[in-house]
Amino acid sequence: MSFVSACSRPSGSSTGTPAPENTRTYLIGGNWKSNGTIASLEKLIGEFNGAGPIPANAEVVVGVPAIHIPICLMQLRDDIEIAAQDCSLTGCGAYTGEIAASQLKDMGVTWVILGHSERREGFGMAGEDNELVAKKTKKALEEGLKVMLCIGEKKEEREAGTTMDICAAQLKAVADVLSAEDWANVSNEPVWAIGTGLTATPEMAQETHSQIRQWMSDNVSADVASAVRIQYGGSMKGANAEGLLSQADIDGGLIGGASLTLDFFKCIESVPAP
Ligand SMILES: O=C(CO)COP(=O)(O)O
Repeated sequence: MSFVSACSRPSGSSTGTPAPENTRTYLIGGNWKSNGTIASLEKLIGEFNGAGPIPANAEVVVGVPAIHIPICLMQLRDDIEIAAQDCSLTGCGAYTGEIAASQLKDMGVTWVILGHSERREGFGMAGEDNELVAKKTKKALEEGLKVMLCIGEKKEEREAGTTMDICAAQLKAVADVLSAEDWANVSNEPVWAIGTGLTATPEMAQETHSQIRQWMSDNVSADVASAVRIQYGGSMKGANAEGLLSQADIDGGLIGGASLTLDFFKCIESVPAP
């Protein structure tokens, strides 16, 4: 029995209608990063539990700090799934400080965010390269977790016109180790837009997303390309979510700072009606 199934979580006010099949259900992710205390977490959970319904054509997930996973599993409304923000390449064993994908799954966690640019950068330590991100993605999928795989270019790479080269290299490393049926979600997160307030315009984001979808078509399969959900991340918030989410190839968001407030629900409310 998983930790979550042993606990009774409060029901959200979801409409409860399953999304129609063969359409891309929007994926709205929050990334709380390494933020929060017990007090701020309990306040935020209370606010989220009292917020409005989640549209039937949206799936909502929050990536919470590992130490807060048990509280969220017990207390957060049950129509918001919980993601870890990383997992190890290993199984259980003598790996001090690591958290295995199998342990997350056992706990009742259903998602993991992998390849985030902050982990690729390393914040002063050795960062994660494309191959490590690819191996972690494979391991997490094998253990039954769903993966929000983050890719994206840095400012100088965009200025040099190499955005799609960077995204393609990040995608190729993963495509080299996955089967076509493993692909479900990609999160395009231009590094220059993360935490800077510099959001890609809807047109800029759409251009990259359509190139990513084309890459998937050329290198994985046309079916996967049309089904894969491509989230946008980078200073997304209530005020700009509608413009981004109305683009043809933007299937959701991965929201950092704004997911630490009720503004997250403004993003959820901006999901286009089916
Ligand atoms: O890193 C992000 C999502 O993973 C985005 O962060 P911000 O929304 O704070 O720019």
